[in-house]
Amino acid sequence: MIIMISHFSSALQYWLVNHPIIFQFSWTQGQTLGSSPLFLTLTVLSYLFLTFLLSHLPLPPIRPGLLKSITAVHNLVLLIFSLIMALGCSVSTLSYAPHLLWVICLPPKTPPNGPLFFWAYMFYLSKILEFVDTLLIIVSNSTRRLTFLHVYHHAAVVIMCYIWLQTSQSMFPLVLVTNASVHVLMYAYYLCSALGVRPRWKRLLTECQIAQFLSSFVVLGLMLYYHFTGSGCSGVWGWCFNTVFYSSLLALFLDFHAKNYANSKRE
Ligand SMILES: CC(C)(COP(=O)(O)OP(=O)(O)OC[C@H]1O[C@@H](n2cnc3c(N)ncnc32)[C@H](O)[C@@H]1OP(=O)(O)O)[C@@H](O)C(=O)NCCC(=O)NCCSC(=O)CC(=O)O
Repeated sequence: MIIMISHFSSALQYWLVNHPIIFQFSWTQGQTLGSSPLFLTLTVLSYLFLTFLLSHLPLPPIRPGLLKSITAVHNLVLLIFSLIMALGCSVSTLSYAPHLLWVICLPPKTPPNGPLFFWAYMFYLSKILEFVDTLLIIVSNSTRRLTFLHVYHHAAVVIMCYIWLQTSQSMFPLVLVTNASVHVLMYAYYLCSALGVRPRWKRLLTECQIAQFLSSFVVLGLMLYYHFTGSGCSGVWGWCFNTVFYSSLLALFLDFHAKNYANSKRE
C-alpha cells in the first residue's frame, strides 16, 4: 500500500511539476504562443465583436441532441482541465515555495519561468477556451443568460491572466487554485444541467463564488502589507487591476444572488 502511494505521488510529481515541458517553461513576450500585447488585444476585441454580432444575427438552428452533446463535452473538458490546473498549481507550490509567504509575495523581478508559471499559462489558455460558454449561450438562444456579468467576466479575466504572466504577479498561485477549484464545481453544475439534471446546490455554488472574491481581498490586503513592510512584492500594477476586477465581480455577483435567490429558501 505504502509502495503504491509512493509510486502515485512520484507519478503526480513528474506529470504535474517535473516533466521537461512544465519544468523548463518560460513566458517570453513575443515568443510564447499568445504572449504579445497584439494577440491579447485582438483576442479580447474579437470575443466582444463576435459576441455582439452573433447575438444579433439569426443563426441556423442546431439539433437539440447535438447541442446537448457538445455542451456536455465542453463542460466535461473544462471540469477535468480545472481539476488538473488546481492540482498542478498546488503540487508545484508545495514543491517550490521556499516559505508560506512566497505564495502571497513573490520577490521583485521574479522571472516568469518554471512549473508555477506553466500553470498560470494553462490557466490563461483555459480562459480563452471558456469563450465557448458564450457561444453555447448564443446558439441555445438563451439571451437571458447573455448578461453583462458573463461577457465582462469572460473578457476581463483573460487580461488579468496576461498581467499575471507579464508582471510575475504575486499571489496568483492562491487565486488560481481557488478559482480552478470553484470552476470544477461550476462545470460540474453546467454538465449536470446540460444532461437534464438540475443540481439543488446552485445557490451554494454562487455563494462559493462570492466567498472566493471575498477571500481574495484578504490575500490582496496581505500582499500590500508585505509589499510596504518588506523588500517589495512582484506585480504591484497587477494588484491594482485585480482589486478593481474583484470588486466589480463581487458587486455583480451580489446583485446576481439578490435577483436569483431573493425568494428561494436555502436548500
Ligand atoms: C450557478 C451559476 C454558476 C450559473 O448561474 P446561471 O443562472 O447562469 O445558471 P443556469 O441555472 O441558468 O444554468 C443552466 C443552463 O446553462 C446551460 N449551460 C450548460 N453549460 C454551459 C456553459 N458552459 N456555459 C453557459 N451555459 C451553459 C445549461 O444547458 C442550462 O441551460 P437551460 O437553462 O437552457 O437548460 C452562477 O453562480 C453564476 O456564475 N452566475 C453568473 C453567470 C455566469 O455566466 N457565470 C459564469 C462566468 S462567471 C465566473 O466564472 C466567476 C468565477 O470565476 O467563479
